[in-house]
Amino acid sequence: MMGSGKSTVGKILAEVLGYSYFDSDSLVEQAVGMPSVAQIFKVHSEAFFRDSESSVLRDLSSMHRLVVATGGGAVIRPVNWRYMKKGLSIMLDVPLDALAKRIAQVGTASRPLLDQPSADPYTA
Ligand SMILES: Nc1ncnc2c1ncn2[C@@H]1O[C@H](COP(=O)(O)OP(=O)(O)OP(=O)(O)O)[C@@H](O)[C@H]1O
Ligand SMILES: O=C(O)C1=C[C@@H](O)[C@@H](O)[C@H](O)C1
Repeated sequence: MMGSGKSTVGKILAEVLGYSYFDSDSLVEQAVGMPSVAQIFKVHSEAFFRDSESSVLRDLSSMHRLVVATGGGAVIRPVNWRYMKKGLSIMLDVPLDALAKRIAQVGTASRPLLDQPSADPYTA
């Protein structure tokens, strides 16, 4: 879920376990050669982003002793579950109103799925 604390909690968990930490959105940005998920969605498409995300998750799934903060939308593709099930998956269950407050604090410009007039109740 977007803004649920995957990066914050993932880094702490990796540190405590002595594991490596990876953020799959950052790895997709590196693989595509673009600075943000928002730009990848805009210049290419969500489907293009999801293809690259699946490829990143497939590569990560063959590694050991790592914590991965996935993109909030990684769960929508069944193939990604195959990769995530190679390890333990943790869902951060944050109440929607708390998520809305966190996202509103930084705005939706960097969030392509929320940065649309009809789907932007958080900053209204
Ligand atoms: N347990 C928590 N309690 C309160 N605030 C938190 C908690 N975890 C994270 N936050 C705050 O929520 C915001 C989003 O956190 P974070 O960037 O870790 O989420 P994310 O799930 O990685 O987000 P993204 O959807 O951008 O990948 C940050 O401002 C962070 O400081
Ligand atoms: O910030 C966003 O709007 C998004 C970023 C990625 O994590 C994606 O996985 C998510 O679906 C959308």
